Amino acid sequence: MTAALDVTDVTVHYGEVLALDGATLRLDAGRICGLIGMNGSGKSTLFKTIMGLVKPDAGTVLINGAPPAAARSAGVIGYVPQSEDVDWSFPLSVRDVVMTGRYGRMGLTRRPRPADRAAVEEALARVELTELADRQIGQLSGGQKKRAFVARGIAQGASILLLDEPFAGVDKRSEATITRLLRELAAEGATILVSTHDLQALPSLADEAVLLMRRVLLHGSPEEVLTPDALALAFGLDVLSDGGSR
Ligand SMILES: Nc1ncnc2c1ncn2[C@@H]1O[C@H](COP(=O)(O)OP(=O)(O)OP(=O)(O)O)[C@@H](O)[C@H]1O
Repeated sequence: MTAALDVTDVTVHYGEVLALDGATLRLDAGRICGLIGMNGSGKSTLFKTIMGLVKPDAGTVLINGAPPAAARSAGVIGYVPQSEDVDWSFPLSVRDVVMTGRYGRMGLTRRPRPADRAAVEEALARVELTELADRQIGQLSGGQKKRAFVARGIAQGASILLLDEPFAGVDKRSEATITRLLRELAAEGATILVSTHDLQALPSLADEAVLLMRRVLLHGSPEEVLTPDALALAFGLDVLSDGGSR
């Protein structure tokens, strides 16, 4: 069967910096995969490479068997970027941001049809942002901003969702809402790759987990990946230990 996401031996340099070094990852449809790794381990680079925003020096990315550019223009991939990668002063309302998920279907005129408007309203309702839909996007809380981008992916009808640290700077209620939404979307068949630093929440969020350190060190169930040995290897310290008092 064709994998929903197939990343094979991907290597990426930024000038002299080696950000990914032979990363390989295969995800089947309907799965939620948590991506963990220390700062600078290449998580954002992996997302950008899957999106086709960064070109690998070597290796391939296939989304439902197609290269990133084709998958993007078909509206297959939804992307929730890291907050730092977004210009929050942009004069767009929350509803406008969600509507950008429909652009691929609108053609050059970008004139929304009733079906586009209906999809946007439904997506806003699913992320519980209907009441804030007219607000400028920068005037939302951290968690609400993330939900707005998840709504964009929903309105787009994306079958692959990439979320770069959706829980960073987010309160527990928004985290629970986003987790519930991701579970619902996966149950409907979406494939979800989500980076997080919240290791404790990983088993309740994800079906599988990937430990990244420029390449995939481990890929298995969250329990298989969250072992003290694996985490010590990836993070360079014994994050689950009692402080080494033995
Ligand atoms: N545009 C860029 N130009 C040069 N180097 C970059 C660029 N983007 C990332 N890097 C470098 O590539 C490496 C991987 O960065 P990346 O942002 O992918 O890591 P990350 O795992 O997402 O980190 P974090 O958890 O801090 O978000 C780092 O060494 C980083 O400094």
